[in-house]
Amino acid sequence: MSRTVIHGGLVVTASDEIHADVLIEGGRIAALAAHGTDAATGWSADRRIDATGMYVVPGGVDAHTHMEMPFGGTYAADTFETGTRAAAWGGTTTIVDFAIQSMGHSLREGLDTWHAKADGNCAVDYGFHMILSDVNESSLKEMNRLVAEGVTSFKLFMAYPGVFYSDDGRILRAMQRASGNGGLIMMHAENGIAIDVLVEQALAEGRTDPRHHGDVRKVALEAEATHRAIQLARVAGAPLYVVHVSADEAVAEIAAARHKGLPVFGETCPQYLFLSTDNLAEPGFEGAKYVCSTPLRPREHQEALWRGLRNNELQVVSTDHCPFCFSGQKEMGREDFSKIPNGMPGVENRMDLLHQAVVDGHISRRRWIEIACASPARMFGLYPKKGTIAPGADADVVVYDPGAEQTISARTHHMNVDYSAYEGKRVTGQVRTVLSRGVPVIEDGAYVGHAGHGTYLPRGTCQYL
Ligand SMILES: NC(=O)NCCC(=O)O
Ligand SMILES: [Zn+2]
Ligand SMILES: [Zn+2]
Repeated sequence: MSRTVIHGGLVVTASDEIHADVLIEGGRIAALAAHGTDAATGWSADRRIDATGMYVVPGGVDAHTHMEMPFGGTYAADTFETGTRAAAWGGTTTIVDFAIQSMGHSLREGLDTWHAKADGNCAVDYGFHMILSDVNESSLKEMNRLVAEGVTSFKLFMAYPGVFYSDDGRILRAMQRASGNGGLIMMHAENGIAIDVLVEQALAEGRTDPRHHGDVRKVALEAEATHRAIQLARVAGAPLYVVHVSADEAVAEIAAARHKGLPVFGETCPQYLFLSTDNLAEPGFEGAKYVCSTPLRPREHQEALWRGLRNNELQVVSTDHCPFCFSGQKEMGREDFSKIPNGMPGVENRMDLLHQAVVDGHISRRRWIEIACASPARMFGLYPKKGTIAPGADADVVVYDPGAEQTISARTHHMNVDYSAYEGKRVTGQVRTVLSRGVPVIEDGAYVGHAGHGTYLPRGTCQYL
């Protein structure tokens, strides 16, 4: 059994910061011991990694990605191969992507299709949520079978009428099913019916450029849908996880529900924390790069999101990584913002941006690891296998240089997309070494992993319930 020792670093988890060496045996964390103690100095190893001056942190868990997602007549540009490789470059060693049920098809067909896309192609480990597009008697029954086999979370959409949209009756039925089988409903909370009216009116008035994507997807329509989703979940007795929360009023809805003791959870994404409607309004057609839903908001919303993350009103930061190239894909909406494929790249940037949030004083070091690693792992039934550094956990470990300076750029990133949403942003901190189950994936500034190393993760149920 191969043995690796990471020595000299500061081990940071969601709960602790300890100056300790880490022993890895056969892909798992075997032990931690304080630097210089007999225990640590006595460890023999095949590989020694010097982490002096570095943080030793759990591999990131990105619980919201869309590799190869079909959207608006095209596909997200990262495959499972390119997207998981980019994830590894950014210190993320687990993704949970979304298998999609197509209208008129079973959940099983959707799941099989996504397994075929991912199987043998991933650089790091992966699991699946299931998108429910067609809630009916048979898909409701299938939910039980999926939970039993490790697909324990189901995304529903209050947005995108005619595509993924479910009405309140279907949402309620799915929630009732989840309340009985341990599943977690993930909600895209925007009032899509009302938004489509505003889209039609904007286009009729000649308001066709990207910034109008933000105008029509009103804060009130995110807050209203968030409120409605919470009430439906309450009636069903089901837990609820609201994805990609962007608006202060939506955070307030989640906070109020949690204050009442309801099992309601919230996720936000780096784009809402670092970008704003100013980006959507960039000259020419540049704003298309920032079209995603929920949309970017005026900068004033960011403080509510940071506060929500500090106060545990929001528990998780995921990327909603759904990249479309500017050239040929975002350009599909040059004459009509509603034809711009929705989504932004980010799987490679999340750990660094959140470390920058530590540097900027928004969150503590431990909260960084909590919202990026431990909490998503707990939320989606992967803890303590993933999301921490503790004996028995998978040895998904990142050696992180907290003092390194880097500039985010499409010229140097590894995502399969022709722009960066954070082009030119200077951040402090950089991944040095990444191990996935004890195997080096990133080492000395090079990718040393391979497609097919990443294995499928059947998941347990939400560990916050
Ligand atoms: N978020 C986004 O704009 N695209 C991906 C699909 C979704 O999460 O709604
Ligand atoms: Zn969504
Ligand atoms: Zn998404």
